[in-house]
Amino acid sequence: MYDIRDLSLKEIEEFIVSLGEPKFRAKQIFKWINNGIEDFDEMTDIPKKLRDKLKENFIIKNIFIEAKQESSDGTVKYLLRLKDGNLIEAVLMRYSYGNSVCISTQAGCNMGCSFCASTIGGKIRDLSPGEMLGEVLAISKDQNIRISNIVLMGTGEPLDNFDNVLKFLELINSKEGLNIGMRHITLSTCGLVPEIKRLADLRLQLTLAISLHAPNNDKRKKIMPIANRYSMNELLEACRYYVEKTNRRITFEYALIKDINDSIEDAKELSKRLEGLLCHVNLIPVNPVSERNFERPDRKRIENFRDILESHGINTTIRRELGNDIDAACGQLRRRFIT
Ligand SMILES: C[S@@+](CC[C@H](N)C(=O)[O-])C[C@H]1O[C@@H](n2cnc3c(N)ncnc32)[C@H](O)[C@@H]1O
Ligand code: SF4
Repeated sequence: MYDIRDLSLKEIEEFIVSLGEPKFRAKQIFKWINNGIEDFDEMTDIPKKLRDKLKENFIIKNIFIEAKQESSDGTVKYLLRLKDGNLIEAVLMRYSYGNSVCISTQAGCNMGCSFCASTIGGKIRDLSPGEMLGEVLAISKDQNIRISNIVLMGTGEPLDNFDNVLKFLELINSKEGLNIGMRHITLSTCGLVPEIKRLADLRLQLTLAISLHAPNNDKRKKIMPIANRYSMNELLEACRYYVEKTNRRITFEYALIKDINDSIEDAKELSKRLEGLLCHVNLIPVNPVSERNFERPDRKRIENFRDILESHGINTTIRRELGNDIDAACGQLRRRFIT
C-alpha cells in the first residue's frame, strides 16, 4: 500500500474528489500529515467514514527513533528505523536563526568515497519522499520544535535519488505543509554532472553544495570514485551552468585530510580552479572514521589553507563543528548499530 506521506496536496485532492468528498478535506488531511500524526484516527476533524477510506487505501510509514545522542551544544544525532527495518541517520542542529535538520536520502550509498562511513556497506535502497519527510517530522515531534532549515547531507547521494528528492522538496516547500522556503534548503552532492544540470534547469532557489575535496582530477580520483566518471573540468563547468541559471552562489565542501589534500600547493591550485566562480568554500577538518586511517591536519595548517584561498579572493570558512562530542561523522552512528 502507498504511504500517504508520499502524496502532494494536489494528489490528495484528486483522491478525495474521486471519492465524491469535498475538496477542502484534502487540505485538512495534508495538514495532519505534516503535523506528524502516526495514525489516521488522529485526524479528529475528518469524519470516521473518510478516515476508514484512507485506511483502506494508504498506510503511514512511521519512522521510529532507535537511538539518539545529544551533544552539549544542543546538536542531536538520531538513529532512525524505517518501516522495513533499515537504519538511517539524521541530525538536528540548533542555530541562532532556527532549527536545521540534516537528513539521509538513501540507506547507504554507492559512491564509495574513501573517507565516508556511509558508503562502507554500499547502497541498500533509495528513500521515498514520504520517508525523507518522516525524518523531519519525527525530529520536530520529538523535540516539539519547528524546523526552519533542511540540509540534504546525511547518508546517501541525493542526486542519485533525483525524482524522490525533488518530490520531497516539493512537499516541504508546500505552503500548506512545513512551508520551508527553498532558500532554507541545502542539497549536497558528490558531483553527478547531468543531474546538476537538470537541477539547474529547474531554477530552484536552493543552495547547492558540491563535495569537491581535491584541487585536481588525479587527487580527486584517489578519494572519490565519481571523479572517474566526471572530470573536474566537467564538474566545474556544470557548476558554472548552475550559477548562470539560478544566480545562486555554490558552496564547495572541502574535507581537509592530512598529507592528502592539505598542502600549500593544493590551496594554490584550488584557488586558480575556482577563480571567477560565484562560490564559497567550506573547509572541514576530516572526521576520522574508525574503518579508515585518515587524519586531520593541525589547526595552523587549516588556517593557512584558508588564508591562501582568501588571498585569492575566495570566500572561505572553516566549518564550525557542532556535535563534536558525539559520533559526528556521517554514518558512524549507523555503522555502530549495524555491525
Ligand atoms: C555524507 S555526504 C551526503 C551528501 C552527498 N552524498 C555528498 O557527498 O555531498 C555529506 C558531506 O559529508 C562529507 N563527509 C563524508 N565523510 C566525511 C568525513 N569523514 N569527514 C568530513 N566530511 C565528510 C561529504 O564529503 C559531504 O560533503
Ligand atoms: S560522501 Fe556522499 S557521495 Fe560520498 S560516499 Fe559519502 S554519502 Fe556517498
